[in-house]
Amino acid sequence: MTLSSPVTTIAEAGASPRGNSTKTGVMLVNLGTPEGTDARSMRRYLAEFLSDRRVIEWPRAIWYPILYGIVLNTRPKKSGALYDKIWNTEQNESPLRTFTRAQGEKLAATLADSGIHVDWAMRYGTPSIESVLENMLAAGCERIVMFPLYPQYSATTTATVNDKFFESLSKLRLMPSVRIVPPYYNEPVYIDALAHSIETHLAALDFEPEVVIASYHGIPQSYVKRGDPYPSHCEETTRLLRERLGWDDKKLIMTYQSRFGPEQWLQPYTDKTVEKLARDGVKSVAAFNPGFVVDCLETLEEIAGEAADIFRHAGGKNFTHIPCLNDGPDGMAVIEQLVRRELSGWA
Ligand SMILES: C=CC1=C(C)c2cc3[nH]c(cc4nc(cc5[nH]c(cc1n2)c(C)c5CCC(=O)O)C(CCC(=O)O)=C4C)c(C)c3C=C
Ligand SMILES: [Fe+2]
Ligand SMILES: [Fe+2]
Repeated sequence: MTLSSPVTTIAEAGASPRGNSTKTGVMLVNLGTPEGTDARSMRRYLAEFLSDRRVIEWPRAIWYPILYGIVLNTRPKKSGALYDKIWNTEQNESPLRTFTRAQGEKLAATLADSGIHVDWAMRYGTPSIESVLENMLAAGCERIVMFPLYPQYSATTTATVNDKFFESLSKLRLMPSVRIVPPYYNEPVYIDALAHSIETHLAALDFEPEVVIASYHGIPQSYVKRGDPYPSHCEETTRLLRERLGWDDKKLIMTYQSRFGPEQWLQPYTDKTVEKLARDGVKSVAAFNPGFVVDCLETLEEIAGEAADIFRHAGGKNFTHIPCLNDGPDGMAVIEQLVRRELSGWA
């Protein structure tokens, strides 16, 4: 069975007719990651990612010559060297894939008694959303909960996952019923999980950070002007965290990282901020990444590695990175609660 055929039906994929035995699937979806750190794998990954109109909104006539003429000839080698620093050599894959798989396996074990089929997919690269949907249909799923694993909504992330999911569904004659887990930037279970992970991490340190930085992935300011609500979601997550931790806006600050290209991105930038903090005499800081559901290049290399180096070179002393929620108990509690809510009445 292949989804490319418009006549594909769930019955062809082996599903039972609708009835009491209706089977439900849960698909966790994360961004995607390269298959290897070699220039070829990096190029393939970046080409798919950076061809997405939701990610780069420039007219194709302007963007494609830059992408194929410059970016894909220079960035693969540079990014591959960065991925090399954080690669999971034991399983020969990136941390993003390792953690996302672990989340999928743990959720599958938790929901096994309800007979729910759980799997995970990537927006770019593999396993593709289409291939995982295909497996779910073949397993007889007539109802699917799809979970874009981004706490804060952005058209550059959440919307493009939804686009791909519905593009795959559009090839089916008989579609399953679907539900999408909404953004969860203000959900108490998520705020509690972040607060608990911060408190636990800080309690184990032999120094007390004077400033704690919530660093979110940035997006271009022009996308926000055109209506992307992403920064307001980030601001609300930070506000709720301050409230929950009893910290003011001097103790818990927020920044944006990972800018790409010549445009102005959301500010303040993380790298400039840690440098300024150190120059202003701050000796100890902690940083965490509330917008990343798992640790990845942008948290392990850019923050735990690069930002820590910038801070120390500018005169700072202690820099600690608080890991993402990953597949730890707090992280799994967030995923499980949001999935169970969406399953309500279905399972
Ligand atoms: C215009 C380019 C980009 C936008 C907009 C963007 C938004 C965005 N991205 C994430 C999460 C992740 N991004 C990651 C890597 C990454 N991001 C971009 C570009 C944009 N991201 C690039 C080119 C890369 C690849 C690495 C590099 O070459 O620098 C990752 C890490 C993936 C991994 O394998 O570890 C994540 C996660 C969010 C949340 C977001 C908007 C809110
Ligand atoms: Fe990104
Ligand atoms: Fe980066």
